[in-house]
Amino acid sequence: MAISEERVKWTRSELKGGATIEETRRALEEQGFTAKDVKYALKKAAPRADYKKLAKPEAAQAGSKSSYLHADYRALAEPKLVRDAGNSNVTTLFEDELQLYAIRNFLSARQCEQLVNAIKGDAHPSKVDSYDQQSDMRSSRTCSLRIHEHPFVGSINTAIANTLGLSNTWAEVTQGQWYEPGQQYKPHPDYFVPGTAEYDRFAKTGGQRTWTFMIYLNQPEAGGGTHFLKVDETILPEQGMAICWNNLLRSGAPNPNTVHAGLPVEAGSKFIITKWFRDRGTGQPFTA
Ligand SMILES: O=C(O)CCC(=O)C(=O)O
Ligand SMILES: [Fe+2]
Repeated sequence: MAISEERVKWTRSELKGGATIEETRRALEEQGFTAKDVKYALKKAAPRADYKKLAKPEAAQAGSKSSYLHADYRALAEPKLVRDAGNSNVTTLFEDELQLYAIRNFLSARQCEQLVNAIKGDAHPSKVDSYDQQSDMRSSRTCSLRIHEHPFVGSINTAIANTLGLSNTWAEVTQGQWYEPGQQYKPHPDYFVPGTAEYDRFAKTGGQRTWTFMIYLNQPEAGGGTHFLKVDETILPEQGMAICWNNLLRSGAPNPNTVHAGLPVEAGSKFIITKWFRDRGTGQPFTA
């Protein structure tokens, strides 16, 4: 499937806004486009001379110098959502021991249903095979909601970025999760634990996880709350409600008070999407 014209327009506006070819290439790749689609979008969006000049390896390297910088952790603790929390539809659940916020009706019922269908793989039944049946820790099924397969996810990603105030080019591909009765995600932190193989594998290259932005797409009949162990708070799923938290402290160190669990679903199904932001990325880290 060819990359959409909308994405070519986006690519053009990124380049016009001063992003380098290399930064834009990485941003598109992070969003899940194939190398072929990325090349097509860049070729269409960049004036021919620029593309030829800038696509040269040495120019690409010069361009990427500004990329993959570590975040300013203090600024990361005060993104737009936090700064505006007092006069917006954001509910502050905790701010001292952990920064945890909720936003009711972040997505409409229609958007939630569209996402549930995408997760179920109705649109792409063959993709069901790529769902992992997870380990003992996480028994739900997960999938990546790539925008070239599900273009409507693009506007949801934009809404997340604009609400939180962090750029999608500093985030992972949106993940969908589907739990059935008995399934759960046992207590865990979302950050990569320093000293573990996982930390070496993910955090050292793509960066540590910063904010988690999670949206409940439905309300299971029973169970399935999200439990924050340290503050002993369980958030009950509500269709369209987003919750988000900062996994790091102002120092940039992981905040152990963010450890949480997806409690077992007791009846019905539970669907969520999650977007994890990182402390490294391309382009501007903040949207506002
Ligand atoms: O299902 C939940 O409520 C929590 C999910 C979660 O913690 C995760 O995906 O990291
Ligand atoms: Fe989690």
